[in-house]
Amino acid sequence: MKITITDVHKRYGDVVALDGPSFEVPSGSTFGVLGTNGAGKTTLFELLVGHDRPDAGRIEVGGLDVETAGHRVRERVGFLPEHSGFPPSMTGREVLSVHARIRGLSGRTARIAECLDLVGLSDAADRAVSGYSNGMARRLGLASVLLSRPPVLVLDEPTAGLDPRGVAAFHRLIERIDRETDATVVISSHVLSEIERLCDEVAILQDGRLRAAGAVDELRRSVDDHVTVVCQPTADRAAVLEAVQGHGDVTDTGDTLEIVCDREDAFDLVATLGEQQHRLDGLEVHEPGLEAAFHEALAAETDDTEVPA
Ligand SMILES: Nc1ncnc2c1ncn2[C@@H]1O[C@H](COP(=O)(O)OP(=O)(O)OP(=O)(O)O)[C@@H](O)[C@H]1O
Repeated sequence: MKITITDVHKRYGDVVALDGPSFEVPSGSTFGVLGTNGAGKTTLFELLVGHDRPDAGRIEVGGLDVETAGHRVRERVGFLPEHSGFPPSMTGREVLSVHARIRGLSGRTARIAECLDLVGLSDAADRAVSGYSNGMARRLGLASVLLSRPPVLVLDEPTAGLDPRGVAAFHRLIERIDRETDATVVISSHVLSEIERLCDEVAILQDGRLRAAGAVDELRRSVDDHVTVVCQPTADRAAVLEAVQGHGDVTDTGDTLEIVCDREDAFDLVATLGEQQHRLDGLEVHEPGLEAAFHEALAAETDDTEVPA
């Protein structure tokens, strides 16, 4: 289900939280919203799920205007806020039961069991929530969002505060949802590697304005179209070194040879290594990260606002 955000404005008193971002979230995609602290991510999500109204502009979910068709939009969107709490004495299963009743779901018992299984909480389902770790509580939150099979999931910093294992478990869960459902998933995060791993497309916000949007691959390439070929010669190191010279900037780390080159040159380089039948322990290709694109998008803002001398 496609989401369209058009020239959305929102102020809180003197604070401009959103200053006209426009972009589209393609149906069925996993979409990342990135930005520095205070960039407007949560504000955008609050408007998207109909918890608040924009001062101007329009947000549509599957062709429905959030302002005029709020109730129908809320049925389509599952929202996991940045902070969600549950009554501590209730068990995970009881929490989901309450949520399922509020939503008037049929076949509740089976659906609750399914969602508990999906988020890996079946074994802990009948324990009080007060004994849940942060990661378990976040997964319970996600289970409650998934109960009604919403076609759109909006997850505000879903992995904030989780330890590395909790983060990894949450990532696997999002990937599974991506594989097994048609849901459109919108995630905000400060962790660029997380967005890179999970998302097809991103929007980068700063001070309420859209700084860049598009496919992760395209944004990366727009900043840096080099790749790094890393190879590990087993024997005949000097010959391998000679073969890679001229194909880019070569760094000999002692263990590996790292060659930074244009994408096109990388084909020649790999072909050369193959033709000369060098024995290699490893050959990897590293692409530039999203981080460079993120910083470039933010730097554009700094340049705009610089006062000429
Ligand atoms: N209810 C509110 N009242 C007053 N100001 C607010 C309110 N909500 C947000 N703001 C302000 O609007 C701006 C955008 O805040 P928002 O929480 O949307 O940013 P964010 O990108 O989610 O930030 P973070 O990454 O720190 O969570 C900030 O300057 C914030 O202080």
